[in-house]
Amino acid sequence: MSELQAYAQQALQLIDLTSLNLDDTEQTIIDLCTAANTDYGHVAAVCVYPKFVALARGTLDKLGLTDVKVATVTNFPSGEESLTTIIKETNKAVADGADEVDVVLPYRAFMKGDLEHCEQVLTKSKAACGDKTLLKVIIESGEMLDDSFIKAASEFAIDCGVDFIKTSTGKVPVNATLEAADIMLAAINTNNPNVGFKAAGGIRTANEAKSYLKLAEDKLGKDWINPAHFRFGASSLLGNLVDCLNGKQTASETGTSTY
Ligand SMILES: O=C[C@H](O)COP(=O)(O)O
Repeated sequence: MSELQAYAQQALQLIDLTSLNLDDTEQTIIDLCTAANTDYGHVAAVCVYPKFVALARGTLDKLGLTDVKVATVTNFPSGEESLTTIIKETNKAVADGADEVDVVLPYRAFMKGDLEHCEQVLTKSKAACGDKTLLKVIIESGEMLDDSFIKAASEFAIDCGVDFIKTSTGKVPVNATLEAADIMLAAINTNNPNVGFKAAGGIRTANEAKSYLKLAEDKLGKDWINPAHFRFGASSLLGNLVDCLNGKQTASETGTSTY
């Protein structure tokens, strides 16, 4: 196994295999759950809109994929739903069997200084998740006006007691970047290494995944990287990793490592 294949194997088990498209159907979600298992093992989770949580759980269980988690999203993607709507969505997702809820930080409100609203969203979402469902907070790093907001939002979310901080919705022009990941991983390292990190949006190749994994190794150590601490939110990374593991790819198809 090459070094890149070793990273591809590691990345595969860290994927939140995502389908968050407005035209998703029940069949899309069944196909997503089926794709969650590969010859090289299964992904960490599938990530779907709230209305598909129960279907995803039922489908994964029928396929014998009981260890694959179901993640969903709230306040997504704008970050501008009311607190009441966010908590209603969270309660329903938990009741339907969501293992993880990815809530969008009200990032525009955060940058305007409305920290009280942001705190309410995060702490009340965490309370609604209870002690069995993880709360992952999407900072939307690509929309932050400068890097200081990425650091501040990461630290704010960690202080609010969330389980993961996540870069992006995948729905804005700039999604996961190594620069944002570096700032967020540093915030985790300094403030609470029990908090996890999720790189999401635009990650499509084995070499890109390797770059994020090497960054996390450098910041928090190899042993820190496991599904409890590190995820890739991605809709089209899995196929590239499997091709890499099959030895089917040329160097250009595995992408360029930038770290
Ligand atoms: O949270 C995950 C993202 O929405 C996935 O983005 P992607 O479709 O660019 O992989």
